[in-house]
Amino acid sequence: MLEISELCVDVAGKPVLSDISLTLQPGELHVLLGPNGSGKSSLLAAIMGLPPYRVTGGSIRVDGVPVNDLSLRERAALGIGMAFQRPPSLDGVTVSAFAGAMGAGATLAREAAALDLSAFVARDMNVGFSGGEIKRWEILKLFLQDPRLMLFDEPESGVDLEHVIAIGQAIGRITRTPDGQGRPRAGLVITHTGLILNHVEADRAHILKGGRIIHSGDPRAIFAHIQTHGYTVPETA
Ligand SMILES: Nc1ncnc2c1ncn2[C@@H]1O[C@H](COP(=O)(O)OP(=O)(O)OP(=O)(O)O)[C@@H](O)[C@H]1O
Repeated sequence: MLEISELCVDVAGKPVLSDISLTLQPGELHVLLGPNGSGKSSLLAAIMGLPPYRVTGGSIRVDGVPVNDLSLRERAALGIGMAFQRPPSLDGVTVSAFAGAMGAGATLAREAAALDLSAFVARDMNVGFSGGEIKRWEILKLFLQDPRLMLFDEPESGVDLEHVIAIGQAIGRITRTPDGQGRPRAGLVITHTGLILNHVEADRAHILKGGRIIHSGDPRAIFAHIQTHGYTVPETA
């Protein structure tokens, strides 16, 4: 579904990603781990096509379609969607009006309940929401878009432990459920705490360091390794 090959990305005139190659098969969920500033968010932004990230080499393909030259809008139309770390507030736009405009009323009712957000649907988007509520709503908003390729930027950061469970289960469920046209989805999740790995079956993890993928493998084994050895390549690799 997603094929990234030898990707290099610049921001503000300096390289932030070098020689990134990564493949997500349909139905798969991968996690990205790495120290602050290693390029995780930049990678998601480059896939989504957000400025000011500039691809200087390599390719990103979704279902074989090269997306390097596509606009943000064209990538969204292709089915790429992202749950942002710090989304804006939208005064005057209620959650239910937003869902209605997207023709996603049924998804809203189901997923709002799963994410404990049913009481929020009449409120303006993100206005006065707590940090954890914003993160949960951001995930719900992504689901309303019915994306095929879902990019999650630290979905559990600032979220209490009970709701991390709800978020993990929701991400797992939606990833394994076909989209509105019956096509399989896939997801890429940035996590620092690794908590989400307790509640979602991830297929593969990648350690990003200094803008490069230094190691890929089993998510639980890699996270256990990081907890004792930091962001290094396991000796057995
Ligand atoms: N818009 C920008 N302008 C200038 N530098 C940027 C910009 N975006 C990212 N960078 C730089 O690129 C590098 C990678 O940043 P990025 O946000 O991708 O890291 P990250 O791995 O997601 O970090 P964190 O774990 O702290 O969220 C950092 O050195 C950052 O300062």
